[in-house]
Amino acid sequence: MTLITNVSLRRILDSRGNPTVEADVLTESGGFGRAAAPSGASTGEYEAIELPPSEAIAAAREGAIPRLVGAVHAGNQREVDAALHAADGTDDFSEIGANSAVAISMAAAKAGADVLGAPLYQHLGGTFRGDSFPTPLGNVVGGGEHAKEATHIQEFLAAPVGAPSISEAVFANAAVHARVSELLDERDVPAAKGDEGAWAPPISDADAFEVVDQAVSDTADELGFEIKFGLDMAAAELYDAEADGYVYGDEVKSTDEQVEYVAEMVREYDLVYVEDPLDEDDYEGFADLTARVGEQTLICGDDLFVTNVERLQDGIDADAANSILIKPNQIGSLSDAFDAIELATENGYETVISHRSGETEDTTIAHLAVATDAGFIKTGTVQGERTAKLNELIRIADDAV
Ligand SMILES: O=C(O)[C@@H](CO)OP(=O)(O)O
Ligand SMILES: [Mg+2]
Repeated sequence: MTLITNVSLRRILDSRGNPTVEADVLTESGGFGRAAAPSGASTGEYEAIELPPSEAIAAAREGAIPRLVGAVHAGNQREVDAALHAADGTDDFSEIGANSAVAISMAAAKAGADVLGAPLYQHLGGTFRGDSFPTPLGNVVGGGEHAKEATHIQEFLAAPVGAPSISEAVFANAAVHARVSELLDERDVPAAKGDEGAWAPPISDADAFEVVDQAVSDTADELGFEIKFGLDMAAAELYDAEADGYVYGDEVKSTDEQVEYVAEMVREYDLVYVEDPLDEDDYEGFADLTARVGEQTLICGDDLFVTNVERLQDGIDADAANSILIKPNQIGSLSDAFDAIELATENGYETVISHRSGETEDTTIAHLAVATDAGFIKTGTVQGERTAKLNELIRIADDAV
């Protein structure tokens, strides 16, 4: 029933206006799935390779599609992803492109779900999934690679940890986003928005901590449940080997100073989450920080682990972190992302399913988060390509998908 009978690929727009790969998968009994690859700006050095979309499409048409059509079942995700790996033949999808691979992988999952007549999260997670929802991490202030002339820290993320429901959590993040705007107005700070829809004010990181802290506590008071915040420091982008440290404008922090700074911010602002606080090669620095504050907060590896089980295993062995960011396009297939989630969960690591800064209306990650009981999902706060995922979570909770 789920035998794949056709795969088509095309270039579509992503949220930055760049081209990306969209895949359609059709099955023998009329099942249909469509998915698109997202794209990063602060990409990790060890991510699977995204090819220019036209090249990725041409390579997948030649190498992958003939191995799928008439040969592989969309309902068997391992079989689909094994065929993609066999067609590619490398460790990093550099032949067919991780963008073609992940689009096909996700579209096949949707086609499989369509044939079964089940929502995607149930197809991926099993019939008993769907009762536990991730806490959405909402980017409310940002800079780094996502907005020039704004904060050095890439993302300040609202975390409505006390929200009674996913819907209230999603609206809480939007309320924090709105409150940040008012507070910036009061300070006469003009703010454009960055790639993910977060405010991108030309203020210092210290001022951003104050504004977000205030916005979070005002909103929590108003809504009557606990809201905290966290960070994605994207520190690989701050790290400069020549300067031998982390560059914050005119200031350079040594690794020890960076660890001290982050530990201090965790204590001062009761941060619930810190992603990529150190360079993507610095397992030792990560371990040092985790030993100091890992009891109080999540130390999450994004560029450090790149959703890759080998890098995650190195991190587990080194006690480098206590959580992992999961981005299917970093590794190129849903099966590989599931393997990373499984290894993380077995080792007591929290999982955080994540969007990219360049996104489409695709909602696969919302289903992936519910399917795998992820503790968190990072998928922005406002802007259509972000609200697509947030609204899908609300629909899943409402049994309306
Ligand atoms: O660093 C990150 O976590 C992501 C998403 O917020 O950014 P990008 O997609 O640019 O890598
Ligand atoms: Mg990150």
